[in-house]
Amino acid sequence: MQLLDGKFASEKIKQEIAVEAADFLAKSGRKPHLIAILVGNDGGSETYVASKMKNCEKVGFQSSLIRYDVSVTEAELLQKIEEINQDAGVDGLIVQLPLPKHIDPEKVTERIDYRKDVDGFHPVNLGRMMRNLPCFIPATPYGILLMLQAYQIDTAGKHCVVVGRSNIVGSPMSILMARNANPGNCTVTLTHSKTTNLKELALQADIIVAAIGKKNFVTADMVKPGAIIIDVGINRETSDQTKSGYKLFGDVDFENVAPKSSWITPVPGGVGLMTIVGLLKNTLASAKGEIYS
Ligand SMILES: Nc1nc(=O)c2c([nH]1)NC[C@@H]1CN(c3ccc(C(=O)N[C@@H](CCC(=O)O)C(=O)O)cc3)C=[N+]21
Repeated sequence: MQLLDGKFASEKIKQEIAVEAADFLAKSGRKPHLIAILVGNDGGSETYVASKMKNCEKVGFQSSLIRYDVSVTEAELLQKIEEINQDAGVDGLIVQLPLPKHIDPEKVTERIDYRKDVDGFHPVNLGRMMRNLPCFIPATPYGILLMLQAYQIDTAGKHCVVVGRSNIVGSPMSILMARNANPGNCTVTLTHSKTTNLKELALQADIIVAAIGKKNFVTADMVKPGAIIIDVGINRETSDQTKSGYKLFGDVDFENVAPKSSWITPVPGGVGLMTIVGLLKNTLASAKGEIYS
């Protein structure tokens, strides 16, 4: 078993991003600029957004956090998005999910200018991704691709079983792994809550991407010896034993699965850290006009 170390891979890529950001500043006189909108005060969202902002500073980006109370109306939020869309000094705009129930996430996602949609959630970016055209790839799947690249894992011809079909991870991941690209060129099986023979399918996987949001969902009896395990889960449990007051668990029973695997991502310290790198890479590409000019 070898660790796919998100700390190591993310730090290495962030150094490269910092060099490019400095170069961009020297040439253009400004820093790449990311704006995050956070509604309410969900514990997880607070942590992730704070980390995104902190990492922007680290690589030499400008970052702004716009906070709204949970009572903000959908109209107010959409108005703010319109305003940011018009601002030529902003390269990326993300609205942290989940949103309160009275706000339609589909409306919010579609209102963000696809040229600033560094989360890669807008239908234009998803459509372009399906056609293998330049686009913003959703940050978590992008981070996973960067992780596979960092460890030079050859995915061509492998059977990849994705567990979970969410808009932000499972669905785009299945498309990316099947694309004629590197990483990619996998035979992909997308499984979800209605899949009847999940264990049987998982046992045939050379690569498992677990993104179902259930602690210890992938157990050792579901894993073929030598499989590559990508754990996207971030299940929080309150705990008095930790400084932060919570402990993170993936979707994989790491202790028992790790010895059977060839490569495995830990939680924390795996995919989550790469997600932030995916976001930074998209923001830099946006600033440089590499995707849309
Ligand atoms: N519009 C939007 N874009 C997102 O990209 C987005 C989102 N909404 N909503 C929630 C998910 C989740 N997500 C993570 C980001 C960083 C870590 C991360 O840094 N994790 C650390 C630990 C963090 C901790 O201690 O809680 C790790 O795994 O080592 C995890 C998860 C981004 N998401």
